[in-house]
Amino acid sequence: MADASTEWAVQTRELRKTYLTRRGRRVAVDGLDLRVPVGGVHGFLGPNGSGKTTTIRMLLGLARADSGRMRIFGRPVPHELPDVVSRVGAIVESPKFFPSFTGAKNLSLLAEAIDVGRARVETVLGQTGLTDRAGDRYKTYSLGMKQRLAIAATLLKEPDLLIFDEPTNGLDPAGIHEIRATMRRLADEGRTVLVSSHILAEVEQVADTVSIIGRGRLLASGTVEAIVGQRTAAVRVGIADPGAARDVLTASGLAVRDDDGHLVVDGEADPARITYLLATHGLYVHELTRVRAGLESVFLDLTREEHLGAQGDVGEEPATTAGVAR
Ligand SMILES: Nc1ncnc2c1ncn2[C@@H]1O[C@H](COP(=O)(O)OP(=O)(O)OP(=O)(O)O)[C@@H](O)[C@H]1O
Repeated sequence: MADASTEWAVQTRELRKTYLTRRGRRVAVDGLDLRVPVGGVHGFLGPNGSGKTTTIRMLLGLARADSGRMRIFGRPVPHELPDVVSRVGAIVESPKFFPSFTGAKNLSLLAEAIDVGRARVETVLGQTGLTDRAGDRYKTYSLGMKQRLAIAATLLKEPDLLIFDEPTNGLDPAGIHEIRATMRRLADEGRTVLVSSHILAEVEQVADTVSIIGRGRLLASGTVEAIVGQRTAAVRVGIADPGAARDVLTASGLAVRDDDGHLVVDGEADPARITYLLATHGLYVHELTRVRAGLESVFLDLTREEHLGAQGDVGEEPATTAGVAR
């Protein structure tokens, strides 16, 4: 049970990790403050290389932080990891199963190895929707079923916190849907699911809360609505001469972009001001709509720098500064 003072399943403070590379030190996690509430699905989102896997590996004691603090259910880790590890189930890399054994047999072997009663095998197969295929050999499973078997394995010891690193990687839409449904079910049972992804759409629908990171730093955190709500809406303008309209609006200091023959004015654009500005230049709009930013556009916006930087490896420091960890 979580004690009353533990409102966070996972908490990191000023977490930092650098890797030593041939080109210097690469900053993978750069002062990350992460807070994952107890209960529900928490999406841990960021572009490729933003530090998600490194963070998860540090939480699980698989990599050592340079500095900073981490807690799982209020207990400092890695120091007290042995005390909380039984409450945590994680898939960080593809688990190894025996290809010629059935799903049920693979799970039974694991249950035995971690001293869990055989009865749990039936339960976890049911929880992941694999009961019907439990008697089939692992090698005949689809990718989605293999991933669900991996989730089933993590459930054997009834963890309160599940950590899944990019669980939908390589899955087709049906497989992604199955994993999402499985995560939802686990959260509805009162567990906490921390799921990382670089593809927002894959977790947006299932996540109760999200943290968006870029270059190892927290960029935004909270409910999807709160994050989207903080960003101002845009105004979409339909007009016969978009080129002339763009010049007028840009000259007035507004941020304008093209969107499929329309113009979109980003930021705190007042529709009345747009109409007025254009009309005074003899330009008349035939359509004016307020558009709310979606999480997708907020995500892209927040992480834009990182996408640009990805080509230039901006996370590198000269080889003389921070300490190195393995
Ligand atoms: N063992 C390592 N040695 C050197 N650099 C590493 C190592 N592991 C990760 N990195 C670098 O650290 C940064 C963060 O990588 P990490 O794998 O944590 O990101 P990620 O957000 O999980 O990305 P992805 O979505 O691609 O899995 C990247 O620049 C990566 O190249």
